[in-house]
Amino acid sequence: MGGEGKVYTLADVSQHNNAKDCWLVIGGKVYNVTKFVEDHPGGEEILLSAAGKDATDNFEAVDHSRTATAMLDEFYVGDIDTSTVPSNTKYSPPNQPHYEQDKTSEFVAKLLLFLVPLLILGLAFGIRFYTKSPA
Ligand code: HEM
Repeated sequence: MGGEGKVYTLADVSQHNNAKDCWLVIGGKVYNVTKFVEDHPGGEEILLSAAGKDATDNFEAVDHSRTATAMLDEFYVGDIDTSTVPSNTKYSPPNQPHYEQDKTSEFVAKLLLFLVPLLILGLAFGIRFYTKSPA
């Protein structure tokens, strides 16, 4: 925890969104890549398309080399306030109501599985009781 790492909001980062002033977020860290834009092996355009944004997914999707990842260090300016980043990577559980519907029908099926043999047993006893008495 040095004094160097400032914490920026995504709104701060989004101000630096052009070729002359280009910041982006990768893995929770803020990078000032202004000097690198022209030199990016993958092209200036694509890097600029991620300017001022959280580029974590974009960066990872390309499967950048170790060399590329190591280069990040020299552009580091601070950390992102994660509460300002939309959680598009967060997992949202699948359709809750649907899930519960499935559960109820499952429960009914289990209840029937339990009740049907009981009913048969009851019937068997009933028949036995009735067929015995006249004898
Ligand atoms: C500061 C951040 C970045 C650095 C230091 C960086 C560095 C590099 C380097 C060194 C390469 C050459 C290939 C390699 O070594 O993996 C490369 C290729 C590439 N980069 Fe980046 N990159 C950065 C961000 C991005 C972002 C945000 C995107 C997408 C929006 C991107 C898209 C690409 C593409 C498409 C290639 C070409 C891959 C290919 O030719 O197969 N890069 N980058």
